[in-house]
Amino acid sequence: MTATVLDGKSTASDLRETIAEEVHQWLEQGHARPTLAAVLVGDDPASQVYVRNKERACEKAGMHSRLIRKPADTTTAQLLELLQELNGDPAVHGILVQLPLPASINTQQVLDAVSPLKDVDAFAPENVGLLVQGRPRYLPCTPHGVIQLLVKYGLEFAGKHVVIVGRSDIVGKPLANMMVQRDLGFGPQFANATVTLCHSQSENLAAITRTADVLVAAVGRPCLITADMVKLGSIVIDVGINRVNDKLVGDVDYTPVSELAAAITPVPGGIGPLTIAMLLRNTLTACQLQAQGQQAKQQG
Ligand SMILES: NC(=O)C1=CN([C@@H]2O[C@H](COP(=O)(O)OP(=O)(O)OC[C@H]3O[C@@H](n4cnc5c(N)ncnc54)[C@H](OP(=O)(O)O)[C@@H]3O)[C@@H](O)[C@H]2O)C=CC1
Ligand SMILES: Nc1nc(=O)c2c([nH]1)NC[C@@H]1CN(c3ccc(C(=O)N[C@@H](CCC(=O)O)C(=O)O)cc3)C=[N+]21
Ligand SMILES: [Mg+2]
Repeated sequence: MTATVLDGKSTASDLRETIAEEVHQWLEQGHARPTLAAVLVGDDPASQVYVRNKERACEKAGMHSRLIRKPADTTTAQLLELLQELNGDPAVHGILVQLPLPASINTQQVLDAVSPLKDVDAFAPENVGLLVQGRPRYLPCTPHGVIQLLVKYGLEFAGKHVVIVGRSDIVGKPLANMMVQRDLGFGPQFANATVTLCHSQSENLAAITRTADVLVAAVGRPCLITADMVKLGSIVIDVGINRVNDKLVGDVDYTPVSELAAAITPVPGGIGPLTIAMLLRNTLTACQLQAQGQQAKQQG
């Protein structure tokens, strides 16, 4: 079997076009231009690339993006002050604090300072809680991208065994929460999964992954998922982004696994571009939520 390659790049491009049209209509109605503020601390080269991609995508979709660069020796207190400013700035709708932050920074305290209304990563406890309860305000970008790609290719996963490797707050945990819901608005066939969430302490990882109908790798280790860990005919989603000899690779040993799987995402050109498209979606949503809030205040 040779897997269908799930084209994240073209799927993201289609989604971005739809979002750009919605932005256009939104502006025609006389509303503010949706604006994302991205805070980048330090000069990690990989982070720079992501942030630049996000900036370019925003402009192409008719949105503004403000990149706020801070030196690596910025203090937690200085970041808290910056976030207070961004929270209070009515021209800023979405705020993204690029992770990881330097080790000297209290990451939790900084993330907690982002207004939940502007929290386009959906990290805030209020937004996580709403998602877990099946009534999300923002869908987390990368998990949302994974589901959008499965929807695009008609790869239904209701009742299937989805195995996710990696339990981060940005990918694994929210994806598990989304896939197990009854319906998040994509239809019940793109929900209702039986989910297993694995991590570094999971025993018999290979035995578990071999039972996956849909296997998602979100670890950050090249070639962690080898062919012996994959069931014939399964769907393999590679979220990992690793730099090896100046090339981007995922967490999946791509060539041998693609001979077993029914469908597989490449790296690059898989989930990464979808993450950016869903960030644009959330920035538009943020702008709309804040316009509603303004209107309610004026009427109330
Ligand atoms: N494509 C995209 O848009 C995005 C890609 N990424 C990429 O995804 C990858 C994961 O990032 P992120 O989600 O932030 O994850 P983290 O780096 O925060 O966590 C990694 C997870 O993998 C688990 N893990 C580590 N080693 C093993 C192992 N040997 N077996 C099983 N599980 C293991 C860890 O377990 P434990 O919890 O026990 O430590 C942890 O849960 C990275 O490559 C990152 O660059 C991230 C975000 C977006
Ligand atoms: N607060 C926060 N939110 C994030 O969403 C976040 C973060 N911090 N920190 C880092 C990770 C990683 N991430 C990626 C986004 C896009 C690509 C992407 O566009 N990748 C392209 C190519 C990139 C390239 O060519 O360099 C691809 O895979 O094809 C990758 C990775 C978001 N992250
Ligand atoms: Mg820290």
